[in-house]
Amino acid sequence: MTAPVTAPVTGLSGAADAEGALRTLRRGLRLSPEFTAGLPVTLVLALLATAGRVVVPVAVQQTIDRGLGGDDGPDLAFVRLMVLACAGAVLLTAVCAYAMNVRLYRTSETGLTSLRVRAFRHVHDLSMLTQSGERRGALVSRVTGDVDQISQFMQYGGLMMIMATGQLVVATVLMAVYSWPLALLVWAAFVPLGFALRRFQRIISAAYTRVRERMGDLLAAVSESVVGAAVIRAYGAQERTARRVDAAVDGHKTAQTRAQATVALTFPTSELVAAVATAAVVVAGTLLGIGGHLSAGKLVAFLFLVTLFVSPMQTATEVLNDAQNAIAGWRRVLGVLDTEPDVADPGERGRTLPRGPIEVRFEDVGFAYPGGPPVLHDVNAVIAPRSRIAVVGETGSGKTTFAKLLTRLMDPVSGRILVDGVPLDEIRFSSLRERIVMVPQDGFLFDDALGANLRYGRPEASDDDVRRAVADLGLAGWLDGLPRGLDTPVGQRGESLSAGERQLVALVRAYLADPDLLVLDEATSAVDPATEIRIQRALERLTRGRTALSIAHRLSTAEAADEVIVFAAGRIVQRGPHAELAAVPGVYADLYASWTAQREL
Ligand SMILES: Nc1ncnc2c1ncn2[C@@H]1O[C@H](COP(=O)(O)OP(=O)(O)OP(=O)(O)O)[C@@H](O)[C@H]1O
Repeated sequence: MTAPVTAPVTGLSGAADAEGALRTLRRGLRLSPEFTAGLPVTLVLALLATAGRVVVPVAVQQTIDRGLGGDDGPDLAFVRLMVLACAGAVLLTAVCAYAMNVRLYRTSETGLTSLRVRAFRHVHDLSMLTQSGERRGALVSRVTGDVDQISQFMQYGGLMMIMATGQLVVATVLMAVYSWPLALLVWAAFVPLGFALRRFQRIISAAYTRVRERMGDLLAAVSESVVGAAVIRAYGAQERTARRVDAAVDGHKTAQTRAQATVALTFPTSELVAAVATAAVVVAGTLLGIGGHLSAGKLVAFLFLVTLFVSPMQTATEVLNDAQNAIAGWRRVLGVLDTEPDVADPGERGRTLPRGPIEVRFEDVGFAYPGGPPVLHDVNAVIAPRSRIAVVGETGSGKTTFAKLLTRLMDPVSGRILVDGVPLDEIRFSSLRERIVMVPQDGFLFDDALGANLRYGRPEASDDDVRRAVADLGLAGWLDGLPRGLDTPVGQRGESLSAGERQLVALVRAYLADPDLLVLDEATSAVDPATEIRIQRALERLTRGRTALSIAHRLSTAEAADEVIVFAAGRIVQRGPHAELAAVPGVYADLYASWTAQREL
């Protein structure tokens, strides 16, 4: 078994972390041009919707000053005109706001979908090495959670930002046109609020970071307690586990309450400032009016404008938070996309291998996991077509690493590997994956019917093809014994099947995929004798006529192989048929002796 990774061996690109918010936004938008497609029209609609809002204060001012208080007495025709203008403006605002919303949703959903797809594909392209370095959960959260944060901003925050900025600018300009001393007064009242809100926003952002951290703890505690339920029960640790989950729930609640309390503080503060500004405008405006510098209509319109000025300030905190989260999310998604796949598919430029038995050649191959010491040294080996090879060695001697290099899950640090004389990294992935199949120790089963799991490597295979494959491997008796045959549900990760049955599924899968080179990582889990015989028979038939390399944990596999390759401390130290190797003193004879002793226990 491969040693567990205790420290991240490699991280995803951190370059994106250092870059500024604007640069991230620019790069993000360049990468997903769908977000900005048709943006000018959306902006025009936003502008129209905003402009519609200021028509009402202007119309009110005109109605009071010209329609009612004009020099020639009330002018009802003018008042009617103003009322119509107001109605038209309200209608225009509604229609434009609707059209703008729809457009924004459409473009942002298209952009997000393609971003999600791109990030997901890229995660798949990253080698197993990068994936194990970065926690897999974190990768999933980049494709889901982080993209969702971008989505929230693009659909709500972005819109509010456009509208709020427009509203702020138009209200400011109009206020200055009506009375610049009053406009200065309003700004004087709001400048400190702007600073206060910025400060609040920083506190809120920090508080929500804490909420997210506590949420991570909570998810980890809950999922561990569910996944590890059997172990928890077996050791009677329910109480301890419940306490840990309770503490995590409590921690999340406290963080969330604190964050909400800070958010709650922003609204009354801006309400207060708005009230102070309004009062100041009323007093100063009345004085200006008495002095003949301001008409009643302008004063009333001014009060409307103060309201228009306040609401963008209030939403600013929220929007800034969204924007910050979105940029952080974008940065993390870009971090994934920036990570070069270290095992690259040569694609179109690559070569396709013709079908037929495969010859493998390792030439001076060396390998080290990133940041770690060399684990394979000067590995030279030729594996003849159709030969069945057992790879044996102490735990940690490099067997799995050797197999992963052969299947190109990673590339060697030095030397090269040739398949039928072609360097492995020049072969197209499609051809490589068709011809070389690795059967892992515990092949992953998807929560689906048995049939669907069996045909995983060849989805177009019919039920008859699958049954024939099962029969070819001598497993018809097993399939017939299952109550629902191919329709048997296997449960999550195949938990409705026994460990031995899961191995059988992996073998049928590989047989259906029909590769020319099989790399088998033999399971170590013990199975009952009847299943053991089934597995042995299936393996014998599966490997017949193909080049097959098995990481052998069972003595019988080594005995049955044409040749045994023995690894010790990352080197091939012995090679030959079992009988020959067992007869001379050495690593293999020692392994064989301990196997035999174990069998006799
Ligand atoms: N992902 C990894 N990151 C860092 N080091 C690793 C990683 N996987 C394996 N190693 C190290 O590489 C060496 C060879 O490991 P490998 O898994 O190839 O051994 P093995 O012979 O297959 O062992 P086992 O029989 O236990 O599966 C070990 O020292 C191991 O600790």
